[in-house]
Amino acid sequence: MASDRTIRIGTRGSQLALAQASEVRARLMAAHQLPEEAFAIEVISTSGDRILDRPLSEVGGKGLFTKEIELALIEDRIDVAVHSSKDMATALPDGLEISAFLPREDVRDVFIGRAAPTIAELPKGAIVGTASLRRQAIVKRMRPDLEVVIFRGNVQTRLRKLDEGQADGTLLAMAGLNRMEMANVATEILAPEVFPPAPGQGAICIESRRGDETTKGLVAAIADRPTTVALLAERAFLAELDGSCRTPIAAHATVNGDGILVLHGMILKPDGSEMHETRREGVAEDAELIGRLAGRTVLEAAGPGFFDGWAS
Ligand SMILES: NCc1[nH]cc(CCC(=O)O)c1CC(=O)O
Repeated sequence: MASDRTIRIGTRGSQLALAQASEVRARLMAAHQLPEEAFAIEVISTSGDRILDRPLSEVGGKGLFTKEIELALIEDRIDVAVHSSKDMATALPDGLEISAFLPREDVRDVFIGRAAPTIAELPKGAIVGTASLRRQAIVKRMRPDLEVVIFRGNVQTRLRKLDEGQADGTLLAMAGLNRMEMANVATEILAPEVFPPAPGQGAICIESRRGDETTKGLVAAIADRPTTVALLAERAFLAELDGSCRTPIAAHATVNGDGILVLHGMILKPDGSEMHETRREGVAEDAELIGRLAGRTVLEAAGPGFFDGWAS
C-alpha cells in the first residue's frame, strides 16, 4: 500500500498532542504491519500554542489549534493531521475531510483541587482556573460563589499555575491525563450527567486531503464505529448551535449494545445563571439528525435573546 513512502503525521508539539500522534502511529503500525520508520511526526506550532494571555473565546475560538496544521495538509507538507476532536470547528477547510475518529478515551472532566479535593468542598469564594467557557459556566452553576480566572496553556502550564497558587483548583479532561499517564493528579472525577464534556472530548480525530485515497485507505483501518457515530451526533448538535468557543456548549453521546444512540446536550450562560439541556435517542443511522434536533430543542427552550449580550 503506502509502505513505499513515508507517512507524514502533523501534530502540535504539546506533550498531549505528541502522545496522541504516537498513538495514531502505533495503531497504523499494528494495523498494517509497518515499521516505525515508515512514519515521520512533524511538529507544527499553532496560534493556540502562541497566544496564551487571552481566553480562547476572544482569540477566535475553535480552529485556533488546527489552522496551521490544516494549512500544512493542504500544502502537502503532511499526509495526516492529528487533532483533539474537541478543538475542531464543525466546518472544515475546502479540500480536507475527517478520515477517522479513534476509539474514545475517558470522556469525563476532572477537578484538580488544592484548597479542597472536590468542587463541593471548596471554601466560599475560592478561585477556579480555566479557559473553557463550558467549564466556567457549569462550575458557576454548581457554585455561584466561586470565582473563575483564565488558565490558558497546555496541561503542564496549567498545573504549574495551580502549583504557583494562581487558583485553588482547575478542571481538565481525564482523557488527556490518561494519555500522559498523569491520571493521579485528579482529585475528583466528574460524572458526565452533571458535568457533561465538550462535544468530541476524548476522541482523537484524523484529517486528510480529499482525493488522497491511499491515505484514506490506510487510516480507515483504525477508525472506530461507535466513536464515529457519537461524534456525528455531538458535532451536529454543535453545528446546529453554530457553536464557537464563545458559547458554553456540552454534548455527550453514547451508543449502547443494541446500537441505540443516546445524546445529552446542554447550553448555558457563561455565568451559569441559565441552563437548558435535552436528552434524545434513536438508531445510530440517525446520529446527525438526532444531534440537529437536540440542538433545535435547546435553542427553542433558551429563546431568541439567549445568545445576546455576552456573546461578543
Ligand atoms: N483544550 C485543550 C484540550 N484539547 C483536548 C484536551 C483533552 C484531550 C481530549 O479531550 O481528547 C485538552 C486539554 C483539556 O481539556 O484538559
